[in-house]
Amino acid sequence: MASMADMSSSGYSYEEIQSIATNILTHTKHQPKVGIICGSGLGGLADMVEQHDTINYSQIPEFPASTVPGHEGKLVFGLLQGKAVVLMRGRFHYYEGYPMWKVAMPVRVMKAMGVTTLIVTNAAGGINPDFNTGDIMIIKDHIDLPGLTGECVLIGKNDRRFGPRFPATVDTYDEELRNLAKQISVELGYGNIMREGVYIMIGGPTFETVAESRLLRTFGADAVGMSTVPEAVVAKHGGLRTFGVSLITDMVTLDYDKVRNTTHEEVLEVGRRRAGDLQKIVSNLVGQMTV
Ligand SMILES: O=P(O)(O)O[C@@H]1C[C@H](O)[C@@H](CO)O1
Ligand code: HPA
Repeated sequence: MASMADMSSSGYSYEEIQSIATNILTHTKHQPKVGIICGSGLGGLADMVEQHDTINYSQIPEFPASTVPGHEGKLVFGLLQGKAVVLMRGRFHYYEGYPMWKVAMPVRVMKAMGVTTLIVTNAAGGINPDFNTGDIMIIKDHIDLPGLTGECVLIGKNDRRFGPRFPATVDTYDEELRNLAKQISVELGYGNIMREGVYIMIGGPTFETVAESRLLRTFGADAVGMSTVPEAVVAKHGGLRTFGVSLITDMVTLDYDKVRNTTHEEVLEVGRRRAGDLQKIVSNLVGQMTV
């Protein structure tokens, strides 16, 4: 794999991605059409997968390692509501020290395995003052803050086989899937906690200062997190249909008189309490979507 050392490039070559995908598929009988990336504390969705085959990231040559609590580092293949899926129980983050392309590289591997729809989940801080901890936000759009400041995941040489040099990103999050998810949420009785909004990615690992949270609000963001955008951009680049959803695990501080510290433990704890609701929505979405 000649280009592995070339960290300034767009990452693994097309041939390398195909080879990683082929290797992974030797570990499973399933041919996934839907790929799901689980956010912090949200990996429990994998427990709903039937006839599963589980592969540790450490078993896959050239796959990064998960280093964050709440991200187990496993690929789970199987059937979710009768549909063939692959779940990443653990994602990679830029703040772990991985270059952006490596953070999103599993999306290219998923596409090479035959995935046509990507579902991304995450834990996020609520910025919109109308939100509450425990709400679930369908991602309507995103702000790629690292991308806007020069760290776009697609920086580097472009191989046309992955996608165009200048991809449009206006409709990154599929409208039909968003509408279906809203309908399902209401049917399941979650209409009162269901939101839709704009997710903004920061590099992390620091949680925001009050001044930063205020700035993000003026940008038009409803929720803030440290992931998802590179994966969604690579999916859009590669022509995948994408659905994104955030669990609001804490509310950012917009008021100097009400300063409180967010912690990763708190993020995981809210995940533990609300992950079941998110899992029901996502599994029903997978069950009802056309693939
Ligand atoms: O993987 P996600 O985006 O769900 O993880 C969030 C952002 C940070 O990694 C971590 C902060 O608690 O949770
Ligand atoms: N900020 C950034 N990322 C997060 C947050 C937050 O408040 N909560 C969960 N992930």
